[in-house]
Amino acid sequence: MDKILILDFGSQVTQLIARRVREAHVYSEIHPFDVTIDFIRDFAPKAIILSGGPNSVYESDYQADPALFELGVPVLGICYGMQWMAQSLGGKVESGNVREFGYAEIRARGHSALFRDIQDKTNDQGHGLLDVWMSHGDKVTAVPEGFKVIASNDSCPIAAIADEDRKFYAVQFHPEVTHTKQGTAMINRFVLEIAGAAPSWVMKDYIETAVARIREQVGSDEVILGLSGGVDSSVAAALIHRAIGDQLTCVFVDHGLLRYKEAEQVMEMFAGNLGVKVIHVNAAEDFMKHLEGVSDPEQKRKIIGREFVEVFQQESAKLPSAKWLAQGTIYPDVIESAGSKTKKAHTIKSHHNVGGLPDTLKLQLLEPLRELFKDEVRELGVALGLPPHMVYRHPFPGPGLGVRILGEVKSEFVGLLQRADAIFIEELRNFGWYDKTSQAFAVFLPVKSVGVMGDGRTYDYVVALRAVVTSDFMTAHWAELPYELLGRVSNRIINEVRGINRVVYDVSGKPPATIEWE
Ligand SMILES: Nc1ncnc2c1ncn2[C@@H]1O[C@H](COP(=O)(O)OP(=O)(O)OP(=O)(O)O)[C@@H](O)[C@H]1O
Ligand SMILES: O=c1[nH]c(=O)c2[nH+]cn([C@@H]3O[C@H](COP(=O)(O)O)[C@@H](O)[C@H]3O)c2[nH]1
Ligand SMILES: NC(=O)CC[C@H](N)C(=O)O
Ligand SMILES: [Mg+2]
Repeated sequence: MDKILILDFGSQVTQLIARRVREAHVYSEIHPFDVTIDFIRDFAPKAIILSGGPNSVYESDYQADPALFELGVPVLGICYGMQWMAQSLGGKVESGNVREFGYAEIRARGHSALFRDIQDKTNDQGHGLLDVWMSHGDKVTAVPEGFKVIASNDSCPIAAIADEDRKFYAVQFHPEVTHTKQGTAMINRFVLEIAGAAPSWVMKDYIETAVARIREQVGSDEVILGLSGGVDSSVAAALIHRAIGDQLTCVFVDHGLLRYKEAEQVMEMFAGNLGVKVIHVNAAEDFMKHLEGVSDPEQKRKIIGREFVEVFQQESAKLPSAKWLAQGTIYPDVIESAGSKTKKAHTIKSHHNVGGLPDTLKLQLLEPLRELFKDEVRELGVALGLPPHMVYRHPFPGPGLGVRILGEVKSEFVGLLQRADAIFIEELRNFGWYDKTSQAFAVFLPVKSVGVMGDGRTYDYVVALRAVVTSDFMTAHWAELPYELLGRVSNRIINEVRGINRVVYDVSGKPPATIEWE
């Protein structure tokens, strides 16, 4: 089987590279940039891909072993990976005076194998133009010997380079994110054609492999699974249930930070659909008590994570042979918490199920979805026979309204937000927009502003509406909701939810913002 080696310099989107390679039906593994050259030789990669990363090559100790360029293996450098390649082979990298984050249009030049016949449009002179996603502050200012420039634009004259004899390619933009429209085509080109890897690795064997792995891991132990009613834990439950049947017990925690009527709905849905044991624990009082007086987002996340585990431990103590805690952790949870194996990335926020886990956890973790992205999890859910309305729900974060009430969480705020959020979601459905957005919700802002209602003065809180479109939740666009829908939601919230007199719409993309506000 042909294998691709991805060396991780700490990019937030390294897993997306693996995913694109997986989509080309080629097996890949991600390893830290500082593995030894012997490791690389033994791995026997068909090609090597160098990821992006947060550092600057000219002042960082994030340096791989340049001996990898002597192995006769094709190499593709992305962003930091390009900068490291250029610097290591005798080129120059400098801090740019413009930082580029977001869309850019580049012109492909010189008929390289990487871009041949791949373009979004052509300019007057017949040159191919590509819409790409950039996220960098440094740039290559001199190309190494043997290399030529294969793409450029005004702000980044050296946007891609190649030494085609040695099959070394490097791009300043990110072909692995969906915003680079031809990114998949470029990665396919590099992996399948330039490196010549055979497309023989198929996802349809995934369930069998996963089931076998779970059986082997768990043996005859019992497993407790944190079930939220969301997509990931439901799919994890179905998968684990298929593997070990009655050895699985699900625990649904009501922490008092759920959406309007959510607890009832989740219990109802599971009674009807999964055929697995579900225990409903009401822990609202404990969660709220521990959150009192706390306003720092990371601290809130850690507390919520700890309380979750507290509940799971209590419940597992009631089962004689429970040794495992299963969770629907998926890849984006891991990378944003920098809980990945390589620990080279920056922490953006601690997802409650990753960074929030305390060291005192007595159960072993079982996370069969840890390497998958949301849409892959959904595909798996469908293959496992879960109903579409469950598989295509919007995600809801484990810490729930706890990270949608900015600052300190108070019960009064929870009530206001639940009602505003329910109105927003109801109208989204009425207007046929629920399925056109990937995630939508209301955020409670603990600031007051002045309004006038019925000729009287009001001095009340603000709610922000957030709706995004994304396929993998790593990058996202704000949804271009119709004004009529926004107007209707705003009217209803201000009229129906006493205590809120202003509604705003969030028009920030990810990056630079994140989807949740905390
Ligand atoms: N209320 C809850 N009770 C029990 N476990 C929970 C709860 N909320 C979250 N979890 C656990 O934390 C994991 C991560 O939560 P997350 O919201 O990312 O996934 P999900 O709820 O399964 O799916 P979705 O992303 O669609 O909401 C869940 O898979 C689940 O194991
Ligand atoms: O289970 C979860 N526990 C968490 O702590 C958490 N934080 C964010 N999210 C969800 O992850 C996706 C990306 O969110 P961000 O852009 O805000 O990081 C979005 O879908 C968020 O709702 C979480 N899910
Ligand atoms: N995304 C990246 O890999 C960025 C590389 C480097 N830190 C820069 O700013 O240019
Ligand atoms: Mg959830």
